[in-house]
Amino acid sequence: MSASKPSVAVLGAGSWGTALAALIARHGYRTTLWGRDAAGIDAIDARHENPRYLPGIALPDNLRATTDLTAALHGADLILVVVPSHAFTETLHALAPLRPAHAGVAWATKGFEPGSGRFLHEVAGETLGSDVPLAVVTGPSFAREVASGLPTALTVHGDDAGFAQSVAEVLHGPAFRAYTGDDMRGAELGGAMKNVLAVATGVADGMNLGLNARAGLITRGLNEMLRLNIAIGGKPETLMGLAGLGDLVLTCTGDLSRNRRLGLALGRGQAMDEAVREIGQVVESLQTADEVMRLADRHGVELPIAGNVRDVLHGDITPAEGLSRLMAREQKAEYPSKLFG
Ligand SMILES: NC(=O)C1=CN([C@@H]2O[C@H](COP(=O)(O)OP(=O)(O)OC[C@H]3O[C@@H](n4cnc5c(N)ncnc54)[C@H](OP(=O)(O)O)[C@@H]3O)[C@@H](O)[C@H]2O)C=CC1
Ligand SMILES: O=C(CO)COP(=O)(O)O
Repeated sequence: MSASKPSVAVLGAGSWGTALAALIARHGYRTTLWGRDAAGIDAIDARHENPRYLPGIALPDNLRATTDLTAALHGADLILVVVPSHAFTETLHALAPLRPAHAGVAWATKGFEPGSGRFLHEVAGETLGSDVPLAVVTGPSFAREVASGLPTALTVHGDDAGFAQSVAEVLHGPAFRAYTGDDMRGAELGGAMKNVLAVATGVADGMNLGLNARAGLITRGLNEMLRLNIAIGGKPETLMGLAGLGDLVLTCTGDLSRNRRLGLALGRGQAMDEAVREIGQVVESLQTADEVMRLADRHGVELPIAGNVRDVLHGDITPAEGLSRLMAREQKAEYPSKLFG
């Protein structure tokens, strides 16, 4: 990145892209937000509001927004991709030929490439080439709270420590703590899996199973995350931090979570189509549950909670059947094998 204050292009003008772009613009960086919906982009650029995704929140006057990807990327020192996982690969392909040669690429998308199950850092590395600095931005962070200036902590993981640090510096500010790490695999796994597990606690709460059930699901869900993480070669501490436990607790307990809200609706007996329509925003678990289970199967790791969520989301079992299946599992040691070193 250049020695002066870097210019930032944020790609994806939904709730999280808008919130991160607003945060960065408030920190005094030249920030351009790119989105595909002309009316929404006009409202952000001219009226300083994103009426569809963050209604009622005033965005900074210095935040620019455009539907022109070439213009958004022109002169960018840092590119931050914040589209849903199903749009990640096409967005990477679109930005690749337009990326200024020195610009590193970070993303705040949570999930895997749907269909192939590739980690997003694998998609980015294969699309952009191995010499482009990459980083993933993840952790417990509801867009509406960040856009409103409420205190938040998250983490930036990358193989290139200098690039991860420079991304963290752009995000870090009076109401925002950005930490760094070097474990993209673990960080991406945590962000993806917590969305699936949030559906489980949502279902339990929708069925009025009580607070004990919620705490049990969060803790055994963390155990599932830790076990799969070890199998894929992530670092255990990554998932005990913001990218794992932190985001798991937030999403499993906070009603701002779209994944938790889907679970709540299903647990109350609402139909899937209607619940998804009412939420009206991306619900990443709908793609991610399949990919998490395929990854677990490839590594021979059993994930009872995530597996039942996948089956509920497919309509193969009811929430009540999922509960029965979990409760009927055999008694065993809490930690049958050693998890940490
Ligand atoms: N919201 C949050 O609190 C957080 C979200 N995340 C992650 O951020 C990612 C983005 O989610 P979020 O912003 O919340 O989603 P939203 O549902 O709020 O917005 C989705 C955005 O993506 C755009 N989009 C969809 N498909 C494409 C495409 N093919 N090309 C370009 N743009 C597209 C939509 O455009 P259009 O309106 O035109 O359809 C919309 O602007 C997800 O992976 C999510 O898990 C991570 C942390 C926090
Ligand atoms: O990732 C998030 C918070 O960290 C947002 O969660 P939802 O996608 O479930 O709303």
